Amino acid sequence: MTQQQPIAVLGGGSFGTAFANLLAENGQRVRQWMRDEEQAEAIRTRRENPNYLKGVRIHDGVEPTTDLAATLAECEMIFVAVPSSALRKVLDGRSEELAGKMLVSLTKGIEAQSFKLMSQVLEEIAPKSRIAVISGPNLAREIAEHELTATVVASEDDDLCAQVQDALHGRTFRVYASGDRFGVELGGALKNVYAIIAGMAAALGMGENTKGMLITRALAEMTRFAVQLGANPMTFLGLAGVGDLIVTCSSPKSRNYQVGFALGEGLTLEDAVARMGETAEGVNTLKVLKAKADELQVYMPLVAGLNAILFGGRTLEQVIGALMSGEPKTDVDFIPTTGF
Ligand SMILES: NC(=O)C1=CN([C@@H]2O[C@H](COP(=O)(O)OP(=O)(O)OC[C@H]3O[C@@H](n4cnc5c(N)ncnc54)[C@H](O)[C@@H]3O)[C@@H](O)[C@H]2O)C=CC1
Ligand SMILES: O=C(CO)COP(=O)(O)O
Repeated sequence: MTQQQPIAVLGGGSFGTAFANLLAENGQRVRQWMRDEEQAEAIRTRRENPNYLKGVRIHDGVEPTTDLAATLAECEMIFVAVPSSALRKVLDGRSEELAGKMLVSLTKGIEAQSFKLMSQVLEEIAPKSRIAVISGPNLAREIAEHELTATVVASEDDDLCAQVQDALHGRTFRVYASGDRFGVELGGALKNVYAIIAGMAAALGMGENTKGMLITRALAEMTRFAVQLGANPMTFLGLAGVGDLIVTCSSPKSRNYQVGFALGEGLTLEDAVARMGETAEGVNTLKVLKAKADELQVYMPLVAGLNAILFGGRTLEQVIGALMSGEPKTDVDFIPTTGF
């Protein structure tokens, strides 16, 4: 890849916009693909995304476009930042256009019917491409506002990881590499569910002890689930596991946390999602995760509790009562001592 060749970012939302700017600030020429021509034109003329990350200036090196075929033809490295519900629709049928390209998923979700992570969907759509994922404690606005940030790029393809690190490393953004694509990606998808619970707890004025308990038991639960699927539990101790869990469960800037907060204030799920107005992957992830946990018989009381509140007609008080009076358990029981 030469400095001259543009890099593509697919998605006109907050994360696509933050990543497009990050790349451009590093001297890359960027094609940011979005479906809405009005939005693209507004970015072209005003150098600001009219719908996301208001107040953030879009770098001159970012060229907004609605021509997906031209974008894919022109770029070798392609970052995908559309919501999980849209990813397959956006790229399906483009296998030949994507052959040999470097595809990097930024999307943190799970496909509903297949339980596939987004890089697995990409693999299916574009089997001849090189695939990586990025995940970590990465609130879009903080990246855009140059808060010091770290992330993880994960792929079995070491050269691809190195090229992504090279493209993204900058004064305020640091990229660690990992060979555990599945674990890194799973961590990013699962933590969204617990951020909803953390937002609810915050709205109810729960204490700091509660927050510590919640985050730690969430880590236990997601790691237990991941181990059952064959992931390396050590990955959950890294940026894409506990790092992302902490930021998303602590920050009112997280959209999943915002949905939880609104639920805690008494809004219905529909109203909470509508009030927030952006993507909150945790809602859909919760549904597929609950079904998968039941199928695999993995003990996930937090997931079951949130599911009972949102879709089972239980009250928060009933669920908290059940969680606190559950049978006594061992603290760290989710990391096998051998095999990894
Ligand atoms: N915003 C953040 O801080 C972070 C977001 N992510 C992940 O990035 C992904 C994208 O999220 P955001 O950009 O934050 O969402 P967003 O809600 O800010 O924007 C979503 C964008 O996708 C577009 N879109 C929706 N359906 C589409 C379709 N069928 N075709 C083309 N475009 C479509 C929307 O028009 C919008 O521009 C999510 O999976 C999220 O979990 C990951 C890390 C941080
Ligand atoms: O993934 C994120 C931070 O790492 C963003 O979280 P939200 O999608 O909840 O805003």
